[in-house]
Amino acid sequence: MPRAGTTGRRTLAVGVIGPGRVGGALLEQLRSAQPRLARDHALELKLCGVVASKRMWLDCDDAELNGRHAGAQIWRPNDLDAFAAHVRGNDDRHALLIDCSASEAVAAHYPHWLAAGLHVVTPNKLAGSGPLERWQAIRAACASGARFRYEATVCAGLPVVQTLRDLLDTGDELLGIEGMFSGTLAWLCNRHDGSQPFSVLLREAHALGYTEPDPREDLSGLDVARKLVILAREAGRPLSLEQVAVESLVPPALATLPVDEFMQRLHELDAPMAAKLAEAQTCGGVLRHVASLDRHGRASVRLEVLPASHPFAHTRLTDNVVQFRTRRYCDNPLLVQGPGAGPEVTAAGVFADLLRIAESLEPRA
Ligand SMILES: NC(=O)C1=CN([C@@H]2O[C@H](COP(=O)(O)OP(=O)(O)OC[C@H]3O[C@@H](n4cnc5c(N)ncnc54)[C@H](O)[C@@H]3O)[C@@H](O)[C@H]2O)C=CC1
Ligand SMILES: N[C@@H](CC=O)C(=O)O
Repeated sequence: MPRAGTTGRRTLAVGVIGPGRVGGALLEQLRSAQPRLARDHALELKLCGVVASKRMWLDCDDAELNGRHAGAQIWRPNDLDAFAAHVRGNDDRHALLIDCSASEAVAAHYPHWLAAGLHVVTPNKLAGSGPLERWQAIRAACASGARFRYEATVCAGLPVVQTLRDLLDTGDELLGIEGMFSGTLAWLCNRHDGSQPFSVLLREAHALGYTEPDPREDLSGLDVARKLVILAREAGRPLSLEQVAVESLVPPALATLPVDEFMQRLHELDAPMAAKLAEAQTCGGVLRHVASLDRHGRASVRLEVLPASHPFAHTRLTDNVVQFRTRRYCDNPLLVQGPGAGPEVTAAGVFADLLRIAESLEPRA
């Protein structure tokens, strides 16, 4: 970010959609950074509203109440169009929406928000990995000058999308990507040693905010498949979710239950996961959730038994690993590694996207 004094003062109106685990952590990070950004970087972040699945709060509602604590606020029913219009404002101000939901209904709004000049930042993977026509409509809508950034959709706060972008923009050629893209599965594989049932660990991963709102999206491989699609499209390959070969860890009997019921029947995962662990231990290996995308666009996601000497065997906690093999990095791939899930690191990835957009804005009150 430029220091104050090197550029004029910029104001960015911000609306946060989805004040859940990631959105809640982001709101805290934004609030605590506001004074520093204003003082050191001449950037006024103006939080104009928050919308959850059923209700929303707008800063115009009651100045006196809004001046007090977060608890003393007026809420009205969720209305995404009204919310976006409020954040956009009537004047020519810079405005940005942050979608921290996992909602398809929210992602469906991106094309017209962007076309209307609203910047959009999100960790929600549904736009990047959803229907290709919508993805293309989103890219086309950025002709308005609005920016769309989604770094945290792949490996949370790790710089994965930007690294790929930089490789390609500097003329490198992507030959393949391999790695571990699920923080939840990484953490579960690291912790599942037979001393506790798998279901107990999965509950803990959920409580820590590592899993998707519905943990079956992690266990089924769908969440990682979405990340592969996002990276493939970033590299200009028109991959769709149906083209990713995915091995699911969700037993068919649990696949279509409502989430609450699934959470009550987690113990049914214990026996199959114990069997997989035993298989790995028998051959002195470890279980790791591995994904790959080759140069022809073939993509796969599966749980593998890897030898204890394999580099992926030495990761810790929620560590993700992304290996980019490119024309320049062909003998020894370029590696991005580190924590790949959790509200705080994800929120920081989203916040960094906001700052990248803010630093490109021309001064406007
Ligand atoms: N937890 C993590 O480590 C990571 C999460 N993400 C993504 O971040 C997003 C949020 O994840 P969590 O915070 O864990 O989920 P969460 O379930 O805790 O929060 C989701 C929020 O979205 C809100 N919401 C749902 N539908 C909405 C709608 N139609 N309009 C407005 N708000 C709506 C809910 O009320 C809730 O506040 C997901 O898309 C997830 O894939 C991405 C990277 C890492
Ligand atoms: N549930 C996801 C969160 C980040 O995308 C994961 O575990 O990787």
